[in-house]
Amino acid sequence: MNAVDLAATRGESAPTIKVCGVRQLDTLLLLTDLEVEYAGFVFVPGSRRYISPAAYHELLHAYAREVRRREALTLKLGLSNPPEGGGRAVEAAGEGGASEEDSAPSTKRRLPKRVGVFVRPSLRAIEAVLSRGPLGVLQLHGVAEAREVEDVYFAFRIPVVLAVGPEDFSLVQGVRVPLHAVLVDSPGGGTGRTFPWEVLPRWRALADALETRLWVAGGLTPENVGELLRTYRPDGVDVSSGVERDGEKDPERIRAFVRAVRGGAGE
Ligand SMILES: O=C(O)c1ccccc1N[C@@H]1O[C@H](COP(=O)(O)O)[C@@H](O)[C@H]1O
Repeated sequence: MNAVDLAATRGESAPTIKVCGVRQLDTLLLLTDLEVEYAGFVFVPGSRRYISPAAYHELLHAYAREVRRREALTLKLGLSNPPEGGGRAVEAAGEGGASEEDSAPSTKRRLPKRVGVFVRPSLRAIEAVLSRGPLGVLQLHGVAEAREVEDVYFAFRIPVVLAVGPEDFSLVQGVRVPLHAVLVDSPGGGTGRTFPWEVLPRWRALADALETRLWVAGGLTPENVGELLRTYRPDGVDVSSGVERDGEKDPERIRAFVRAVRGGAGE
């Protein structure tokens, strides 16, 4: 991994944010507008946040259409500040094979990097998603052996986030390919439950030894993420349940989470 890129997101700067379980256009537009770095899409059949490859494809197209509509409106009205919601330009996500629909006429805001979330996927399952829309990062849950990570890495050459339980040290120690991040999460994934954060200094040491980022998930909320950041300083935070209301992504909770991470300077 490029040392400069890594330093930019390890300790020395504000932690990155990933909002996971995106299924609606409005959520994706809001994340773009808030300049959230990562948007997660759960390709896990059976999850209530599941998005099919076809629905993912349609969502990306709907996003591109909406960005173009807002750009056109902006030009027509001669606005210097176009309406909120992603219209102020999006540039290609870059990695994982950017598609035409990533691009917008001007390029100030950036579509969050798209993270595909999988539980022990076959290569074919990942390929099925990639054939419908690009992903910038592959997030793997439920991995039992390091070799599974290596197979995915060499098959697609897309950065991998390895999601692990709080005690899965030996699994991560065995991985021989570069990781975009190690994501420490409560067992199960998407549970809305925290784990004992006291284990995080050990994970920090391991992430540093592997020259990768340390991300934390599991029951994060706008209310508790500040304490996590002050005490353990991970490089990234990942949230799903904590920004939902009645099972759907809630714009106000997403805004509150971003504010809590960026100390009020994020909007
Ligand atoms: O969200 C899911 O349904 C899911 C299913 C299977 C594996 C991972 C899943 N989500 C991941 O869980 C964390 C966040 O969870 P939460 O904030 O505790 O709800 C995040 O990494 C999601 O990608």
